[in-house]
Amino acid sequence: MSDERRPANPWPPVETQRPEIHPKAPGPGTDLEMHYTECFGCGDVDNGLHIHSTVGESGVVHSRFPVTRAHQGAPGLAHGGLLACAFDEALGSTVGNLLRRPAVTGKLETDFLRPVPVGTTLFIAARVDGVAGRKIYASADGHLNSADGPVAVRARGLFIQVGLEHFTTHGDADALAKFTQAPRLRHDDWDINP
Ligand SMILES: CCCCCCCCCCCC(=O)SCCNC(=O)CCNC(=O)[C@H](O)C(C)(C)COP(=O)(O)OP(=O)(O)OC[C@H]1O[C@@H](n2cnc3c(N)ncnc32)[C@H](O)[C@@H]1OP(=O)(O)O
Repeated sequence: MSDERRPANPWPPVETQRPEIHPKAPGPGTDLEMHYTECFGCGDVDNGLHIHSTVGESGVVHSRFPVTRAHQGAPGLAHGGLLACAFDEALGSTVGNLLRRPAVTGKLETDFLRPVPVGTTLFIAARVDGVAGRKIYASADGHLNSADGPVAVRARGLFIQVGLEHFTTHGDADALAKFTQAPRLRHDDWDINP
């Protein structure tokens, strides 16, 4: 089904406020560091997605996902689940970096519009669309091989702001400590009161 024929559900699905870019958010032109070296999306992980992101203008974050043979589902084509993963990373990074509010994915929906072959790079443009309390709505388009290439995948995500205790309670406290010791991720640079 072509993109035009897909049902258009309202987005965001609830009334929202315009997102406020955090005063300490990285500015346009900033190449974002991996947020965590062990992250499957952006970290230094064998056969990970190795996504690199740069802050663009007007609240858009541009991410690049180089699709390799390690990312196949059907022969020669990217696995849909890994494409969804790439969007989770791109959207989560956009929310985290621009709003500096710790948040986790509550819901992620993807439209797969064209196949994404091995050897291509998916150029993902992501933005925060609105905020309703702890709920943060974000969306992204994934273009084949260039920022203005044909759109192959679209995604919409709901991120829920959490306190840092979410990660110490459910995750690895030592890993969180490493994460927040990076100078760029200091606690006082975050809006941590959900
Ligand atoms: C620089 C650094 C960069 C950092 C860059 C980071 C990039 C990382 C990218 C990867 C991110 C991930 O994969 S995160 C990992 C995957 N996600 C998770 O593990 C999350 C697992 N789920 C949970 O822990 C929980 O369900 C929570 C925290 C999401 C929500 O639980 P809660 O805190 O009890 O809150 P709860 O009341 O349930 O929900 C709050 C509000 O959200 C709504 N809500 C919650 N879930 C949904 C849902 N699926 N669909 C619709 N609505 C939902 C509720 O109705 C409610 O609305 P209302 O009643 O207020 O109206």
